Amino acid sequence: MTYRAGWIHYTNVAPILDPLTLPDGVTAITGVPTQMNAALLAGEVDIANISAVEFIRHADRLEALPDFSVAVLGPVYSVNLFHTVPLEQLRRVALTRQSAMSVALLEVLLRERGLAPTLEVAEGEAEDLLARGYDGVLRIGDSALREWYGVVGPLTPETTMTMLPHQGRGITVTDLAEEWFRLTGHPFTFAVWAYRKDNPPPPELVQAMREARRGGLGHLAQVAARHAQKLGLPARVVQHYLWNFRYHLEAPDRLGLHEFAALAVPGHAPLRFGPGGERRHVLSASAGTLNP
Ligand SMILES: C=C(O[C@@H]1C=C(C(=O)O)C=C[C@H]1O)C(=O)O
Repeated sequence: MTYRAGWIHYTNVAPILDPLTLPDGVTAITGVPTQMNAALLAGEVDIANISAVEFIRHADRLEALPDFSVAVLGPVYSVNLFHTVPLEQLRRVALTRQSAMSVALLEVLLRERGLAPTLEVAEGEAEDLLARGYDGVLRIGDSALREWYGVVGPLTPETTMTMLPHQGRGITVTDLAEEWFRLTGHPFTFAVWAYRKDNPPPPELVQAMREARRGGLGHLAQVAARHAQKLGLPARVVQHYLWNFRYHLEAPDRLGLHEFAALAVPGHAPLRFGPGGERRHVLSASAGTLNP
C-alpha cells in the first residue's frame, strides 16, 4: 500500500527535502502549512511537517517523529510582524491564511504583554497592507524572508552576520521567534513531522529523511545558493537563514514546544513522539560514526 507524505515546501525545509529520495511505495505532495495541517487531519496524507500548534491541538490522535523539527533559538527571519507603530500602539493587524503556528505565537506574545489589537486575515505584501491602514502585518515563510530583506537590505559584506538588522524604510520587523526567546530563553519549535498514531511511517522513509538531512546540512552552501537564486536574495543571507535552524528536535526544542503548548493550548493531551530520538548522540561503535 502507498504511504503518502505531505511537505511544506518553504526554503527552511530544503536541507531535508532537496536531497530526499523517496523509497518505493511513498508518494509526496507539497503545500503551505495550513494546507498540510488540513491534509494530515483529513487523512489525505499520512505524514507531514505540520504547524506544531496543530500537533498540540490534536495530540490525542497524532504522534511526531522523535528527531525532526523546524526550530530556532533566537531570531528566525521568516516569521515576522511588520509594523509602523510601537507594539503597544497596534490597533489592526493583518494575518496570513498560510500559517497556524505564527498566529498562535502572536496571540501568546500579545497576551503576555497585555495587548489586544484587532486581528484579521488579509493577504498581500506587508508594505502595501501597511499603506492601506493596517499598522501591523504578520507574514511567514519565503515571502516573509523576502519582505524582511526588502525592508532591511541591501546588506553589505561588512554587515555583521551574527545578528541581522530588523529595521528600515520606516518599518520595524519584530521577529516572533526572537520575542519568544526574550520571553522564555528557549528555542521555538515551528514544525514537527506528525502522523496519525496508528499509522507510523515505514522505517525506510525515516531512514531516507535522516540521510537526506545529513547530506543537506553537509552541503548547506550549495542548498543556500540554489534557493537564493529562486528567492532573489544574496546567497550569504540565505545561508545564514538556513544554518540558524535546529532540525533535530533536541531536548531544548522539546522544552520550548512543551512550554508553548502549556501557554497556547491549556489542557492539551500529552504530546507523543515515536521511538528512537534519544539515540542521536550515541556513538555507534560498529559504524564509528555519529548516529544517525
Ligand atoms: C519558520 C517557519 O516555519 C514554518 C511555519 C509554520 C506556521 O507558521 O504554521 C509551519 C511550519 C513551519 O515550517 C517559516 O516557514 O517561516
